[in-house]
Amino acid sequence: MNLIEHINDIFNQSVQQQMESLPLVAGPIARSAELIVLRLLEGGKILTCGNGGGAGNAQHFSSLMLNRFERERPGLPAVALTADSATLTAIANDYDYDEIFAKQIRTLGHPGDLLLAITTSGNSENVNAAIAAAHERQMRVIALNGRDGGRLPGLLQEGDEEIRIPGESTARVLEGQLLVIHCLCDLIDRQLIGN
Ligand SMILES: O=C(CO)[C@@H](O)[C@H](O)[C@H](O)[C@H](O)COP(=O)(O)O
Ligand SMILES: [Zn+2]
Repeated sequence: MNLIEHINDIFNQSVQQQMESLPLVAGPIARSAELIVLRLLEGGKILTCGNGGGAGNAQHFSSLMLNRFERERPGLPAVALTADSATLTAIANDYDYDEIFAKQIRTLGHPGDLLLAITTSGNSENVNAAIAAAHERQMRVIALNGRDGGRLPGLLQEGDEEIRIPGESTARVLEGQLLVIHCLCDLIDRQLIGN
């Protein structure tokens, strides 16, 4: 196997996938960034969740909010629901793995907060249960989704946003989702602190 050739293929696939996604996601990203800023200015916070690489992306987003992105600004309120292993293991052990985010949302979520739900398949039951729990708490949802969307789009309500990176590879979708997260952070900062 020619490893350099294979690396070349992976880079090409990633760049091509991201460029193909652009016309599909630009509008939803812009609307999502506006929704986030509106909710933050009204005193809301952002809860994030996802599994595996999606959990990493959820924590990446919340850390860029709580700390900062590329420029100086005060921290912004965001909580990654993936980060507290004591809580996650207790909920999974006492109830069900599908409940790990939903139970936290029913406790921490308030009307005016937002859920950033991250999945590449749209079929992760714990993420879909999180969306239902957010709606119970009158929260709006931004779904960072992938592939053919899975079951997730059927759960969204008016006022929610879906940003969907198409494609067959979970890894490539995750890479596109990280780019979306950086776009959101850039647009949030531009609206809050200018160009
Ligand atoms: O990072 C990767 C694959 O690149 C994996 O850890 C991947 O995130 C996991 O298989 C997740 O459980 C997939 O969940 P989802 O994106 O379908 O909701
Ligand atoms: Zn991965």
